[in-house]
Amino acid sequence: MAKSATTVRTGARSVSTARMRLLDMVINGHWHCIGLNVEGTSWRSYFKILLRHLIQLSKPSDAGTGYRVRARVLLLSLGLSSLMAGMSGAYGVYVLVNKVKLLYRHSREKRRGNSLVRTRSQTHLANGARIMYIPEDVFRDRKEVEEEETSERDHMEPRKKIFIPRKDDDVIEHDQYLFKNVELGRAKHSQLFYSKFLNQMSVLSRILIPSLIDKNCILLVLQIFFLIMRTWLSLFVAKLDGQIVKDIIAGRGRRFLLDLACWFLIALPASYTNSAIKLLQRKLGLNFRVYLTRYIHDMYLDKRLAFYKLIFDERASSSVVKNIDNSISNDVSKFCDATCSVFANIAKPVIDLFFFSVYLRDNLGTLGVVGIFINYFITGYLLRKFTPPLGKLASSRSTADGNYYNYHVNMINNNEEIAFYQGTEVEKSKVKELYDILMEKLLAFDRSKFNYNMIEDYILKYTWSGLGYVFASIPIVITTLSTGANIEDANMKEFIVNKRLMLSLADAGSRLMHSIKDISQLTGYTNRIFTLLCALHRVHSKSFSYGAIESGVTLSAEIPKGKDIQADVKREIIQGTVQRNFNGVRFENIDVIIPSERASEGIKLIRKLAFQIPPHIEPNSSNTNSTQDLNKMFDANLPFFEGPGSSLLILGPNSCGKSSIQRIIAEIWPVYNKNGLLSIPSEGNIICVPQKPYFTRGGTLRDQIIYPMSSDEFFDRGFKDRHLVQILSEVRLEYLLKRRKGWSYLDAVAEWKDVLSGGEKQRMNFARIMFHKPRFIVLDEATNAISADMEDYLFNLLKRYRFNFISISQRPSLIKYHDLLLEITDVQTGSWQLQALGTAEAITSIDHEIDELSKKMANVSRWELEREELQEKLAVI
Ligand SMILES: Nc1ncnc2c1ncn2[C@@H]1O[C@H](COP(=O)(O)OP(=O)(O)OP(=O)(O)O)[C@@H](O)[C@H]1O
Repeated sequence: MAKSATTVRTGARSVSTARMRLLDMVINGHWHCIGLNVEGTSWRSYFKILLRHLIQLSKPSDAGTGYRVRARVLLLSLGLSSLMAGMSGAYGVYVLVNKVKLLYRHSREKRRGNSLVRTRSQTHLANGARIMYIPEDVFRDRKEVEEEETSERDHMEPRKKIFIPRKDDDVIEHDQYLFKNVELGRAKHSQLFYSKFLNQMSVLSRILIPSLIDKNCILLVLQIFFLIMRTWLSLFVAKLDGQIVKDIIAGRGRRFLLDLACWFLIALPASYTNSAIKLLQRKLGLNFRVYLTRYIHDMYLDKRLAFYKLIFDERASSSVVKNIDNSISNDVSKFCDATCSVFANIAKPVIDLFFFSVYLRDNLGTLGVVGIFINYFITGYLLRKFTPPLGKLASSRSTADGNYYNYHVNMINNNEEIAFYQGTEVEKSKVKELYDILMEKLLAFDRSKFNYNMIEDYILKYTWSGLGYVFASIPIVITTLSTGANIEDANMKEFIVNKRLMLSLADAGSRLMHSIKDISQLTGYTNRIFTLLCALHRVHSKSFSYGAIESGVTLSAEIPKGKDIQADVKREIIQGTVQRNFNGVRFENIDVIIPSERASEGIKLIRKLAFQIPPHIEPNSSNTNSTQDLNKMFDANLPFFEGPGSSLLILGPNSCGKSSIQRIIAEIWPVYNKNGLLSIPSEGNIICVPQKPYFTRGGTLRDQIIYPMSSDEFFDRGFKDRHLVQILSEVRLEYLLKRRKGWSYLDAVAEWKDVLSGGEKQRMNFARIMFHKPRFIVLDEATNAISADMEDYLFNLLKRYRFNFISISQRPSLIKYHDLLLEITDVQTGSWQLQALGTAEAITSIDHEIDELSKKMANVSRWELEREELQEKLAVI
C-alpha cells in the first residue's frame, strides 16, 4: 500500500517536472527566436502580446535582420493559417447546414407520404434564365445509379443547382460586327502594331471575361495575388536557405534549430499557395469553357436554326465547321486550357523576374542584372528562330482527330445499313486510312518538337545554370579582391542566396521561353475557335445569305484601304417576303431554288409556285389559336378543329423539288425572288414531318411521342401518361406497351431508331401529330413504309379530326385522301399544275393515268411469252 502511494507520488512529481521543462523550453524558444519574454503571461493576453511584438519586429528599423526575417515568416504563417482555418470552418458549416436542410426536407416529405416524387431537370424563369439541377453523384457509373434508383434514394440524392443566365441577343448582335472586323482584318490599317492573334484574343476575351466584376475577373486577380505571394515566399525561402547554411558553417546549433523551425513553418503557406495557384488555374480554365460553350450554344441552338444552316456557309468545307461537334467539345476545351496555362506560364515568370531582379540588383549590381537580361533576349531570339509552326501542326492534328472520331460516330449511327451491305471491308479501310493520317499528324507534331527540345534543353538547363554560377560569384570575387579578406560563412550565405535566386530566375526565364512554344500552339487553337465563332455569327445573322458570294467580292478577300465594303457586299440577296401568323399556308410566285453561292441565279427546281390551303380563308381570321383544348382532346367522336379541314397532295417525280417546298415552309430554305410571298401559320400551329423519321438518343418512349416537347414541360402542363396511351391506341401502337411492364414502358430508355420498325417509326410520327394537334401538317412521304390498310386508316384519322394537311408523295394512289392536287409536271422547266380533286380536270388526269396503266397491262401477255422462251433456252444450257 505504502509502496504504491510512493509510486503515485513519484509519478506525479515526474509529470510536473516534465511540464516545467516544456514550459521552460517554450519560454526560452520565444526569447531566442524573436526576443520576447513570455514568462508570467496569461493565455488570454498571450496572443495579443505576441502579435504586437511580431508586428513591431517586422518593421524594418526596429530589429536585427535575423529577428525581422523570423517575425515576418511567423506573421505570414499565422495569417495564412488563420485564413485557411476560417475558410475550412465556413465550408464545414455550409456542408452541415445543407445536410440538415436535406434531412429536414426528406423527413417532411416522408410525413406527408410523398415517397414518389418526379425530379425535374430544369426550371425556366420568367426572365428567360434557367436553373438546372444536376445530380452531384455524377461519378457513379450508370449501372450503379440504376440499381439505386428507388424513390427514396432519388429523393435524397444531392442535386447541384446551376444558374444559366438569360441569352443576351443584344450582345450577340453587337459581337457579330467585332468578329467580322477582325476576320476581315480591318484593324490592319489603323493599328501601328498589328497582330492577328492578339486581335482575335481581344475579341474572345470579351466572352471569357465579360465584365470587371465577373467571377472570372475575380479568379484572375486572385491568381495574380497568389503568384505574387509565391514569389515573395520564394525570396524568404532563399534568404532562410542562406541563413541555415551560414548557421551550419559557423556551428551555431541553437540558431540552426530555430531557423529550421521557421523553414517548416514557411512550408505551410508555401505549399498552400502552390496548390491554390493550380486550383485557380484549373477553375479558371473550366469557367472559360463554360462561358464559351454557352456562348456557342446560344447561337448554334436557337430558333434561327444555325445548326442546320451551317451546311450552306461559305466556310462549310473547312475542317472546323465540317467537324463542328469536335470543335465545340475538344477545341473549346483545348483552347481554354491553353489560354490559362499560357497566362500562368507567362505571369509566373514575369512576376518572378521582376521581384528577383530587383533583389538581385542589390546583390549583383546593375551590370549583373543587365547581363542576365541580355542573356534572356539572345535565348528568346534563338528559340523563336527554331520554334516549329506548332500552331499549324496543332490545328491539323485536331482536324485529323475530329475526322477519325466522326467516322466512328457515323458508323455507329448506320451500323445496320453497313451490316446489310456487308460493307465491313470498305469501312475498315476508311477507318484505317483516317487512323494512319491521325498517327502521321501526331508523329509530325512530336518530330517537329525534337530539334527544338534539344536546343531548348541545352540552353535553358545547362548554359543558364553555368552562367548562374558566374553571376552569383561576381559580388564575392569583387568583395574579396577589394577588401583582401575572405569571410567564409558570410560569403557562403551570400553565395547560397544568390545562387538560389539565380536558379529561380533561370527557372522563371526558362518558363518564359517555354511559353513561346505554348503561345505558338495557342495561336492554332485561337484561330480554330475564332473561325468557328465567325461562321456561327454569319449563319446566325438575320441577313445570312446562304453562302452567296456577291459579284466576285469574297469575305476573305483583301479589302483596299479606305474602301467601304459594306456598300459593296450589301445588296439584298434574299428578297422574298415571309408573312407569319397566317391562318393557312400560302405560296405566291415563289421560285424554289437550291441555296448556293449563286443565290437567286442557282438551280431553279420549281418556277413561280402558287397555292394555298385551305382554299378559302376569311380575311379577318388570321389570328389562330388552335392550341390544345383538353376537354376535346381525347374524345374520339369530336373533331379537334372547327371547319372542314383541307388537304393538298404534292405529286411529282424524284428530285423535282417536292421536299424543298417543305423546306421553304419550315423556313430553312429562303425565298430568293423579290415578288415571292410565303404565308405560314404561327409556330405552334404547324408541324413538318420529315421523310426520315427522327428519334432522340437516349430518350424514353414518352420523349419520342411528345417530341419536340420536353418531359419537364409535359408534366408541368399537367399532361398525363393516360393521354399518351390513348394516342398510341389511336395510331395502333398500343401493343408496344404490352411488351414490358405495361404503362411503365413509357419510361423505358432505348435506341428507338433501331428498336422500332420502319412502319412503327412512321406511325410514331402520327402519334406526335395527335399529341401536338397542330392546325396544319406537312407530311413528306410519311406513309410509304406503312401497309395500305393502315395508310387508309391514318389518313381517315387526319380527316376525322379535321387537320389541314399537305402530303408530299410520288404515289397517285394517295389522291383519294386529298382535296387539292399540285403536280410537278416538268422537271426540266420546273412547271406545275394545281387542280381541285373531284373536278372534271382531275378526273381526266386520273383517267390519263388509268389509260397509261392499261397500255402497260396490254403488254403483259407478250412479256410472259418472252419469259417462257428465255426459260426454255436456259433449260437447254
Ligand atoms: N442541301 C442541298 N444542297 C444541294 N442540293 C440539294 C440540297 N438539298 C436538296 N438538293 C437537291 O435538290 C433537288 C431536289 O431535292 P428534293 O429533296 O426536294 O427532291 P424530292 O422531289 O423531294 O425528291 P424525292 O422524291 O426523291 O424525295 C435534288 O436534286 C437534291 O439533290
